Amino acid sequence: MLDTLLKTKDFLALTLANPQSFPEPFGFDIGEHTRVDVWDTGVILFQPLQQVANKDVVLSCGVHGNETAPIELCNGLIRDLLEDKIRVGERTLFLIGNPAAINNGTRIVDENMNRLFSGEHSRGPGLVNPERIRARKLETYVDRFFRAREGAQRIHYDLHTAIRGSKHEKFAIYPYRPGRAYSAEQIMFLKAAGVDTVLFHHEPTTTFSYFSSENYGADAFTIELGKVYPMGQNDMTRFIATREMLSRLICDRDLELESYSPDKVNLYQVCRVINKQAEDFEFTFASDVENFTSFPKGFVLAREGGKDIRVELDSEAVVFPNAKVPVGQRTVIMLTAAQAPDVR
Ligand SMILES: O=C(O)CCC(=O)N[C@@H](CCC(=O)O)C(=O)O
Ligand SMILES: [Zn+2]
Repeated sequence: MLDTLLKTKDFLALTLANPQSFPEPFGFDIGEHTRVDVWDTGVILFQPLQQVANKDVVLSCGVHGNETAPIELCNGLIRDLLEDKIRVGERTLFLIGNPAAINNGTRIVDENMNRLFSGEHSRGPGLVNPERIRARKLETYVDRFFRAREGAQRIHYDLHTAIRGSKHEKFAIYPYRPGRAYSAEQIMFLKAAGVDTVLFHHEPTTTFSYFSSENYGADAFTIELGKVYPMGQNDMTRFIATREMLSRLICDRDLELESYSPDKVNLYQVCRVINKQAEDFEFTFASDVENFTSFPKGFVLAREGGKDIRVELDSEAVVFPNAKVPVGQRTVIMLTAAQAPDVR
């Protein structure tokens, strides 16, 4: 494995050739400046050997197997690090979430991995499928990474792409964090990375970003970088700003962020999440309606069990509408324009 990685510098290919696990961890140095440790399939840690700056950064991708742009983006950064084109200044952990689903070209194999964090993998039927087992492993890797030192700023960007087109192409979900102010610096970092829209979640979830936010005090986000396309069919020019800012971050280069002002970004508050209660759940609007499309009060959004589900506030926008989820899971997130949240 070590020889293959040193020769090809293609960590994604090595991961996809061994989707369940690697036989054993391995590591090596790049020159005298970087330690590389491969903990498992899809799990690679870069640490500066000399001056370590003050941020511990997790970049995850491929939690959903068909969301390929972030996978290509991360593999490109990993390749540049392995080829010594760029050097980490911060401890940086890359996670390729669901290699089996990536091989399959599908969002999930058995179960949506991004509903299985914060211990959800072991509830109900328990560790009965590879996604549950992998979610538990990913939690242990994040735990090992963040707990290795105290005092650093912890950051986790969980990179995704959305099933439909969006009125705001790139957007981030800020997990619910009661008692902790939202970070102006993070919002402006996202803006510089081309992610100009932020949704503030209103309740705990079992997503990967909420896990890191809640358990490690991380500045964690789910980040949607555009629309889903098959591997190799992404227009990577659309990710230049994102790639540049992630590279600056992990290399400890100057971020040159603008000062925060709410009018420089689009801010939305999650007002409710509509979960599926019955198999016959269906939306009334067309399947090509974009994320962030607004509907007026009273509009019938969906029907289920003979009942109408209506817009409740003056105007609500939809994000991630998906009727084809298991009963009990989220069909859509409803948004209102955010009321100046506590951003510091
Ligand atoms: O486009 C869609 O319908 C889903 C895109 C996606 O995978 N989004 C994440 C958001 C996670 C969060 O709410 O933080 C997901 O559904 O897991
Ligand atoms: Zn996703």
